[in-house]
Amino acid sequence: MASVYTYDGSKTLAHDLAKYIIAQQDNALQNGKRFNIAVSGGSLLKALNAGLIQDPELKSKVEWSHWHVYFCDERIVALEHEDSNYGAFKKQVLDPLLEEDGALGPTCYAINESLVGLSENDRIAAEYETLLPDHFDLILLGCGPDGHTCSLFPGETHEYLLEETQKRVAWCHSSPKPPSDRVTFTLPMLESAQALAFVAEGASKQPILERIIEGHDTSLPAGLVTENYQSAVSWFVDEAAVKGVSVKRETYSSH
Ligand SMILES: O=C(O)[C@H](O)[C@@H](O)[C@H](O)[C@H](O)COP(=O)(O)O
Repeated sequence: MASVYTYDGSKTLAHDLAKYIIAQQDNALQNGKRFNIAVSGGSLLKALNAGLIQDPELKSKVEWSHWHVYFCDERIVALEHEDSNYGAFKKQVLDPLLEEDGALGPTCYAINESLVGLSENDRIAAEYETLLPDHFDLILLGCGPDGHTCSLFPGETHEYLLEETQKRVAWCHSSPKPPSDRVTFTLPMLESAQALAFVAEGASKQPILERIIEGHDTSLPAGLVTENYQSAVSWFVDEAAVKGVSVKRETYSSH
């Protein structure tokens, strides 16, 4: 069964999420020198800022110089563009880290920006795949109100992404959420991760979380990931996102 950790507010959620991330980091660094982590875009990045950068109890426990950071999905835009997930990560994590005395930052892996705008989207995905490690210690996921995760969207148009068995990164075209062209991790990439954690906050996520957590709905990509890889999956959610959903209320700290 996937674990569902539930919080009253963003601050406590971000604190426990950071504790969970640091536990995965420490596990990885016991066995080697790298912590391979992939992040999504969206509201998750604010939680990373609050938990890993601002939290006075936890910030000194993050060994940034051993982190290798990849992007679960990326919009095919310039890295400076406001839609870039790398750009959003830079704003929420890399730039604030520069303000910290003596902090050494992580190594980040962005898409090849020189191919953006050249109709070379398959090549961008293929090149990104060559950068990936064999497996991830942790993949941090979001969940859209339509049940998408990474840029794996529900519905017929994007079935080809869920059916992919060879490529670990694929080009997602005609995305229902702009921008239209993206690259995304595929299911084989997600499957190989040691741990997968979803973060979802706010009342707008409630109907979809009801379908995923209570209804075990595998027609939704986030539901499929939750059901297929359940022993690796944790959800960090706030009360508003699971209001009325039948789920045992527990927190990561008390687990
Ligand atoms: O680039 C993207 O589009 C994101 O990676 C996306 O998959 C995100 O994680 C979800 O849409 C949830 O986003 P929110 O948490 O902002 O709702």
